Amino acid sequence: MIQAKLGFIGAGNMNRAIIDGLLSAGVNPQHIAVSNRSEQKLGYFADRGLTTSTSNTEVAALADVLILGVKPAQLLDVAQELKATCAATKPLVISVAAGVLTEQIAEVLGADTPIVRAMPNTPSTIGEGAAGLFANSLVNDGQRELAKTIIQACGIAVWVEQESLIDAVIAVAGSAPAYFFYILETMVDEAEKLGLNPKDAKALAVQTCLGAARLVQSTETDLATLRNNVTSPGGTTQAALASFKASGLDETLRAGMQAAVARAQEMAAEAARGR
Ligand SMILES: NC(=O)C1=CN([C@@H]2O[C@H](COP(=O)(O)OP(=O)(O)OC[C@H]3O[C@@H](n4cnc5c(N)ncnc54)[C@H](O)[C@@H]3O)[C@@H](O)[C@H]2O)C=CC1
Ligand SMILES: O=C(O)[C@@H]1CCC=N1
Repeated sequence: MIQAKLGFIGAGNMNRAIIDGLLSAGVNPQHIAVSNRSEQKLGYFADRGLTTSTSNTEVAALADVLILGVKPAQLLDVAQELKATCAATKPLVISVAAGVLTEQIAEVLGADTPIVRAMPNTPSTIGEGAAGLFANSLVNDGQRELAKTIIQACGIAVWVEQESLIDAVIAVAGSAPAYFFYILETMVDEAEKLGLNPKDAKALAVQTCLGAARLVQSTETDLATLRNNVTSPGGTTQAALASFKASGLDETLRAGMQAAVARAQEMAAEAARGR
């Protein structure tokens, strides 16, 4: 189990999902401290026995591992605020921010700072997260292991060896829960229009999503074969899939993922300009 002291900067959706995941995995709440600019979001964590503070430096001073979970536009300013504390305590820094490069963070915190970029997603909150990790060259083997252990406590994690691939992880995992929620919203809405009551419509759509994902995980059978197993020639599924294809669903999904990558690249430029 993780013995390092973890300091979370920012008590928003993503850091909360990671902390929930860690607590469910049995990490000692006394090993976790969290700061937020406003007091309001800290009560949830104080109630669970975590150390909380509105002072980022107070939390950073306690941390062997510092998890930066503020919005990208705030990240480099927060790093500046933490610079002196980090120079003294030399934590492993993990940033979960989309679009802010390790080099940009190191420019603020110092070129000798070990930095991991993690790109997790909110299902981390129930231990079902999917994350990508990238380490700069200052991160040693023990720190790589520790970073992976922290993120894996909330789901699966894979290393990428080029930082640009974190943007691909954003497209397929970080942002992707929202795609599935969006698809489910539409499916539930249409099922209601077709006459099912809202409760049954949601239960059927969500269980189908879960069942399909679990089926994929439980077998070596490839995705196309699993799809074909549902698709009787001349049947209903074929009609639905033909309609999806005719309206360009493949291209729509690809374009959405490319838009996420393009936005991540813009955000790095914005973070640089914002300083
Ligand atoms: N929400 C998601 O699904 C994912 C988010 N991320 C990344 O996580 C980071 C946080 O995103 P969310 O949690 O969605 O945002 P959020 O807005 O829910 O959380 C950010 C938190 O930081 C606090 N904050 C702002 N300025 C601060 C400061 N100077 N000092 C201390 N706290 C401050 C805010 O009060 C807020 O509670 C972003 O960089 C985002 O790119 C990464 C993967 C997935
Ligand atoms: O939308 C965003 O920018 C963040 C990064 C991945 C998920 N949420």
